[in-house]
Amino acid sequence: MSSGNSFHAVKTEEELSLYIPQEGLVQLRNPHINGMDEDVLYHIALSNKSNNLTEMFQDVKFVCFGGSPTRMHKFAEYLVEELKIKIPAGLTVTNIAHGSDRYVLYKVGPVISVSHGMGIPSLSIIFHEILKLIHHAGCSDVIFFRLGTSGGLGLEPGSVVITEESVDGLLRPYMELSTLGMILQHPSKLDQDVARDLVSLANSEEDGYVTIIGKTMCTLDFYEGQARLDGAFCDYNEADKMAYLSRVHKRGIRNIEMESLCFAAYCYRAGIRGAVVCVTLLDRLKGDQITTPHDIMEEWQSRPQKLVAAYIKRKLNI
Ligand SMILES: O=P(O)(O)O[C@@H]1C[C@H](O)[C@@H](CO)O1
Ligand SMILES: O=c1cc[nH]c(=O)[nH]1
Repeated sequence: MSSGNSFHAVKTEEELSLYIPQEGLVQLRNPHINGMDEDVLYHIALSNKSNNLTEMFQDVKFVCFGGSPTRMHKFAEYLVEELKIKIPAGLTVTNIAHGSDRYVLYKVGPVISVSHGMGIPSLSIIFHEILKLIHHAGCSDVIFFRLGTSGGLGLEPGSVVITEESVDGLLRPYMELSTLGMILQHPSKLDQDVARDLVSLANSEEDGYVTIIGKTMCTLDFYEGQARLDGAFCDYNEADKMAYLSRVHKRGIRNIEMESLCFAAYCYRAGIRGAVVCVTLLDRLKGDQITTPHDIMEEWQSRPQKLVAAYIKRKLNI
């Protein structure tokens, strides 16, 4: 790390050159973990001493994250059908993280479906614990996905955006994290091959909606951070909002959400191949409020799930 002044540090070229995709076993870039007697994964109520993580998770090849616990439960149930996994009649998938009420975590064959809550701080915590979980379990060659919702820019609501690159509200392609009194910048690059493979599985004519690759803006807030006029506070007018969103759109940003920057930065830092697939719930160039009926919204939210399930099936030759 090189520190230009006492509050700001950027990664050196040498440090960045370590960020190559990992082949084989999932490694942690933290020398302290392997020296610990026990590692408690507090927010998912698991530990490498109290649970046989190898027996429980070693076959995991895909981890799918999404904001809402209900969505990730439904995705797990959908995977049971799609991957033709046998579970005893009358039973449903079990929340393995039931000892904590922070997140839900399901395992369906080689897939983990886990909720991440809203925003970067919540995503960051579960990302750390999932990465440690699959490391302790001895997993290899794992791919991560975020299946989410977003506000679109210039797209028909219900369109699906696969993130090419994630940028912050200032359009910078890295996540800033305050560490030891300094601001560290973590580049937010995503795996372009996974994005291309995903988009090749979509067929706009058959699907009835478009699936595109585009840049995603990730903000720290849903209201002012995303230039909405309908929050409890607002110090700008409609013209200011439209000038900002038009500028963002001209820079290739196709959707706005609240987790992709951290997800991309941590995947890159961990050497894990990752993709972000989000449906758009509205066109932010036309409005702020989300008024679509619940049943339509449910169907829209299943679109990233269908695409990622198709990718997983292709990889598993199902
Ligand atoms: O994956 P989800 O749908 O939870 O992500 C977006 C970004 C925020 O967390 C949330 C705001 O409504 O939706
Ligand atoms: O406008 C939107 C919709 C979903 N999620 C967001 O972060 N923004």
